[in-house]
Amino acid sequence: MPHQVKSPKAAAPILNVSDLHIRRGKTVILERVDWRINRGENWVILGANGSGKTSLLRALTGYFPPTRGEIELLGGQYGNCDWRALREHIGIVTTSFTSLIPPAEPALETVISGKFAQLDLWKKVTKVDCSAARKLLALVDGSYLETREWQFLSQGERQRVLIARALMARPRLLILDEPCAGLDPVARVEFLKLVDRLARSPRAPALVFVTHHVEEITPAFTHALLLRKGGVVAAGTRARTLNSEKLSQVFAAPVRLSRSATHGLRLDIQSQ
Ligand SMILES: Nc1ncnc2c1ncn2[C@@H]1O[C@H](COP(=O)(O)OP(=O)(O)OP(=O)(O)O)[C@@H](O)[C@H]1O
Repeated sequence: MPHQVKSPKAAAPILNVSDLHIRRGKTVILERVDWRINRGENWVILGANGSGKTSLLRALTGYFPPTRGEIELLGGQYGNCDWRALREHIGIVTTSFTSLIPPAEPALETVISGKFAQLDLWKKVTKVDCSAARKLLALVDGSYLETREWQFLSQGERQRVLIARALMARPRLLILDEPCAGLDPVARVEFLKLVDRLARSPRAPALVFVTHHVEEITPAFTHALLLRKGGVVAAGTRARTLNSEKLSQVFAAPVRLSRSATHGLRLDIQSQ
């Protein structure tokens, strides 16, 4: 059953990464990464190109074994339990899935397939599954897409369908990997409103939003992990991490962070 936690420990954090190092040959990819996601927290991972964001996600999902350190998900430790079963509790939305969806598949089927992604039980689709998928499409403002084929969906519609698809497996942790890439400015604002709403929903999984852009960090994101060259610049509440000084370290350039009630966060590069 993909949507039951297999080895839950009531008080365990959702994720606990400690002293994570990943090296390949002489290349240091991640170094001394400590990161803990507790229930009720939503995180942003922010870093420049090549800072290690994708490598960290691959390590969490078991595709990039650590050189040193520990990764614990829902109380189960990587290396000491069946990680394939445990990682079913992680949902990922990434544009790299885009090529895996059959072009003529209607959106409702794409959402339903999220439940069976790991198990290949496609024939056992029930009315309950269809009804759950319809609710999830509605949640992402996509009811009108139910019968529309994947090949015809816009980038924004695809991202919303992929979120509904990931939620179908009832993950405990949902990772959105640069979900605004390819969205026009208006579609981006609408999409971010949806993500913010999802993040505030009491039944939602913990969200991890990976981005290069502070403008995409909505108020529902309570914490941030800032990466630079495979190391952690800061990890903690947004109040402690999102400031001009730390972001200048992240981007290795003098930047100024400003906040406005109407437009949220904004980053300006200072002339040197
Ligand atoms: N298997 C590997 N062997 C050697 N180097 C690697 C390997 N995987 C990643 N790297 C290097 O690790 C660094 C971090 O890469 P990663 O893709 O994690 O960065 P990122 O923050 O996701 O970048 P972007 O924002 O551009 O997607 C890069 O310099 C990359 O070339």
